[in-house]
Amino acid sequence: MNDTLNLLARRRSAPPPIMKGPAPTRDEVAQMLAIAARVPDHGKLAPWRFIVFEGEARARAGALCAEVFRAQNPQAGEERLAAEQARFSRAPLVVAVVSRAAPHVKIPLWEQEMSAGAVCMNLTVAAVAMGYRTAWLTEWIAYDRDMLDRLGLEAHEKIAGYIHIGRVEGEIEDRARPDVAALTQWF
Ligand SMILES: Cc1cc2nc3c(=O)[nH]c(=O)nc-3n(C[C@H](O)[C@H](O)[C@H](O)COP(=O)(O)O)c2cc1C
Repeated sequence: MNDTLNLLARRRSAPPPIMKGPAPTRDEVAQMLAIAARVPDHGKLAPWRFIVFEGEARARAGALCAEVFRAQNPQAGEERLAAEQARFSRAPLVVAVVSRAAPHVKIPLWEQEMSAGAVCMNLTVAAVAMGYRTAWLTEWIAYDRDMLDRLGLEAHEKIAGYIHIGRVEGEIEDRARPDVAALTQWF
C-alpha cells in the first residue's frame, strides 16, 4: 500500500484528554484548512466556514460553555462546571467546521451539508498526515442555541464538527469496524 492508502486504512480517532502539545503552528493550521476546504462542493458555494480555538482562546470558549451550562443547570456542581470550562482545552487545537448551508435555487441543502462533512474528514486526514491525531466531536455545544449564539453562529448555521487535534504517543487500540461486504450490494 502507498502512504495515502496506509494512512486511510489505519487512521483512527484519539480521545482528546490524551492529546498533548505542541499545537500545530499557524502555518500548519493554514495548510490543514486549505486542504480541508478542497472538497466536492456542488455549485461552488463554499457552504461552510471555520472557527479556530487555540491557546487562551480555548479557555475563553470554555468559559462560555461553563456560563451556558450553569445558566441551564443551576444545580451544577463545581466539578461539572470545571469540566465545562475545560471542554475546549482537552486538545491543543480545536477547529469548528460550521455548515453555512442555506436554501438555494439549484443545490439541495443536503448536498451542502454533506460538503461540510467532507470538510471535516479532509481536515482529519490532513492533520493525521501531518503527524497529529484527531477526534471529530459534536457534544451538546454543537446543538445548544445559547452556545451557538455565543460562538457567533447565525440562525441557519450548524456545527458539522469540532475537530480536536493534538499529538499522541504510541498506538491506540482500534474499535470494531463494520462488515463492509454485508453493507455492500453489487447491483
Ligand atoms: C458528526 C459526528 C459527530 C460525532 N460526535 C461525537 C461525540 O460528540 N462524541 C463522541 O464520543 N464521538 C463522536 N463521534 C464519533 C467519533 O468522531 C469517531 O468516529 C469515533 O470515536 C471513532 O471512529 P474513528 O476511530 O474511525 O475515527 C462523532 C462522529 C461524527 C461523524
